[in-house]
Amino acid sequence: MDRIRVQGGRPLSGEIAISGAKNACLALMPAALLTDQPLTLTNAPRLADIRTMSELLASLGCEVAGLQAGRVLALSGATLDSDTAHYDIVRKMRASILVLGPLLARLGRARVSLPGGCAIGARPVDLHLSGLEKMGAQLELADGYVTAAAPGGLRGAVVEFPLVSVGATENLLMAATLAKGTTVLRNAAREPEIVDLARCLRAMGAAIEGEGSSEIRIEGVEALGGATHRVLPDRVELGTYMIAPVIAGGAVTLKGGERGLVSALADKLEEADIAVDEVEGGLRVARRNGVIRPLRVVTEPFPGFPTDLQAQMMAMLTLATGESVIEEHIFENRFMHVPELGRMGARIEVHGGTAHIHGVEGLRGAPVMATDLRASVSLILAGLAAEGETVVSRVYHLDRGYERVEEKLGACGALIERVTESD
Ligand SMILES: CC(=O)N[C@H]1[C@@H](OP(=O)(O)OP(=O)(O)OC[C@H]2O[C@@H](n3ccc(=O)[nH]c3=O)[C@H](O)[C@@H]2O)O[C@H](CO)[C@@H](O)[C@@H]1O
Ligand SMILES: C=C(OP(=O)(O)O)C(=O)O
Repeated sequence: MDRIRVQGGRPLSGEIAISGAKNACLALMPAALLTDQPLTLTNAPRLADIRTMSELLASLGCEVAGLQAGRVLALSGATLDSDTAHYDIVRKMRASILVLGPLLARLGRARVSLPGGCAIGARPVDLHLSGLEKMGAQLELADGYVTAAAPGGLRGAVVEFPLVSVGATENLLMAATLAKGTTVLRNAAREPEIVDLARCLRAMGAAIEGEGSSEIRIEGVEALGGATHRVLPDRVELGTYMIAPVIAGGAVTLKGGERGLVSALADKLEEADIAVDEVEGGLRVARRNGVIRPLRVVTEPFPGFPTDLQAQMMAMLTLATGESVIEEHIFENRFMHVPELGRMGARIEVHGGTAHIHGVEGLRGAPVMATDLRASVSLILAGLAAEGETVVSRVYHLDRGYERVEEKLGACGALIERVTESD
């Protein structure tokens, strides 16, 4: 099993190119199920999760080709011949549930394994299911699968989400494009990935208004066509690499980075006395006066501070000049990095969903274990600042969401390598 080894204490300097967004691409790919015409996605990231979604679409009969080494995904739902998303694939990745709405809209039926919870929380899919029911689907849960039928097609409906869900908004947005009549999604997620999906669907012929606001209106159409769409930059990868030079010292330019994708993070970094400058083609980040000021951070749906950057922010705040507080409001169990950071000398107390981080002078390298995707990268970031060697094991979590992390950081002067060992 691969590990990542980091020798800390080297400031970073240089440029990091930001890849296409994993979470956008995972929602865009199932859109191919809505049409028998080809959907081409450019700027796709080369990640384990994207391969899993490709495998899932192929298992449904879609043609999936990764041209230019996977950067361009050529998808075709013309050969769609199955309505069943099997547990063997769905269990690998929760985003698999995003095939439910498109399958139901196109075929009038779908059978999709229920994704389980995961390390960060229970993560139910009740809002996806109740929304589809409102659109006329009949649902049955048995043997770990949801079986859905809408023999006469889905109907437009007003769906008011009791809480903001990115995945439920995406599933219903896709389903509504082919429903009869108008669907209104209220308290919809406003994440940039939703906007990207709506733009792609519109290019395919869908009639959508309001994406990026909390009310999205969709007029169903008879059929969608093909399109070519460029996946937007990954704001979580961008945010992660913005934090890297703050922790390690130095200055890094994030090529393709846009402030609007990470404004909550950029505002917090500035409050911590970090410079975030818009430069040609990207963003440049560096400490302003050598210190990191403590912060209070609360995770919230977009445009609030993203939960997917909470672990990385915590790694940074372990080195702040006082006590910081982080409140995790999205997932009930997203502090698994805390004991691992503690092994590196961080002083953090957790009470329920709130972490108190007492800044320390420095961190020490240690063997640590990745427990989920963003926790993994927070340990790598901490390793960049730590004295001595940090070895992060279980990096398969990291490979779900970060492309060539060791090359990207290595090119900026980090001493980081992937160690492949047979267990
Ligand atoms: C592939 C992808 O895009 N993943 C992102 C997506 O996950 P995902 O789409 O799974 O996250 P949601 O926005 O749906 O989840 C937000 C909260 O709503 C709860 N909930 C969700 C659906 C539901 O039916 N019932 C329910 O109670 C969840 O348990 C969670 O507490 O948004 C999260 C929140 O920004 C990010 O951390 C993930 O990286
Ligand atoms: C939680 C994440 O992904 P997923 O929703 O696929 O588990 C993430 O990208 O940080």
